[in-house]
Amino acid sequence: MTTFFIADIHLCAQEPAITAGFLRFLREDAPQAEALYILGDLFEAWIGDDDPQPLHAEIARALNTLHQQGIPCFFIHGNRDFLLGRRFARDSLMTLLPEKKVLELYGRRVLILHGDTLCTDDVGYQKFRKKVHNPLIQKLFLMLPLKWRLQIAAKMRAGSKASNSHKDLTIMDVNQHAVVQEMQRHGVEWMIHGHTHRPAIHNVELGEALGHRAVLGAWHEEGSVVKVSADGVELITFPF
Ligand SMILES: O=C(CCCCNC(=O)Nc1ccc(S(=O)(=O)N2CCN(c3cc(Cl)cc(C(F)(F)F)c3)CC2)cc1)NO
Ligand SMILES: [Mn+2]
Repeated sequence: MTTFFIADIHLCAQEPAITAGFLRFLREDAPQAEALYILGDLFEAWIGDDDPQPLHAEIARALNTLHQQGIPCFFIHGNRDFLLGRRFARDSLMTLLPEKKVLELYGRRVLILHGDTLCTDDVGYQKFRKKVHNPLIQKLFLMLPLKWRLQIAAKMRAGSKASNSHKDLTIMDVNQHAVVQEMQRHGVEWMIHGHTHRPAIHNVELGEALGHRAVLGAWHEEGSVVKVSADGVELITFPF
């Protein structure tokens, strides 16, 4: 039996090839898993479950079908789709998880999270994150007319593209101390996350023990999945 992990698919109407690749993955690959965990940034943007984009209904239907085939699907929010809510969860039959969770998989303790909270050197982003994760701010934002939310989102997406371009690339990677701290705090030997778009499996010095950190790749030109089974942990990339 095998558990699949994916992240950073960044689905949006402007990238139909990624949508097609993801739907094929759900149809042909995901049914082999005993469970599918989506570790954030499934969507490039999310301004509320009431956004009537056909893409959302299409993806919800495909995830719903996977669940009906007996493959439960779990979701952790990313820095893009952090507003994905109960209505989409109900339509897609996905179970929403907290921002980090320890799983016991085949005798292995694994900490799963999106990964943006590990980028502690990116002080500007952590400030932005704190603001938009404030429940009151979220409530107020979601009360705005959809039209206004679309305009704010368009501005912020343009802004976040610009602000990331000049940032020293090392800022956009995880802070090693934050990684070690989280793994020790939760007593895990494995960590799986996305967000940095730097797929790899790293060794992590945890004092006397050796841990491992698996980073998922973004779905730009190809798919990326971590497969965990009793035999071990594999990071696989595949053409859509
Ligand atoms: O991305 C990376 C690299 C790191 C990049 C970090 N930057 C990043 O994440 N930017 C970003 C994320 C989401 C969107 S958005 O369009 O989906 N959308 C915008 C408006 N949102 C909002 C919500 C609330 Cl509660 C309150 C407000 C308020 F108050 F500002 F109006 C706005 C909801 C979400 C746009 C940009 N790695 O993966
Ligand atoms: Mn991300």
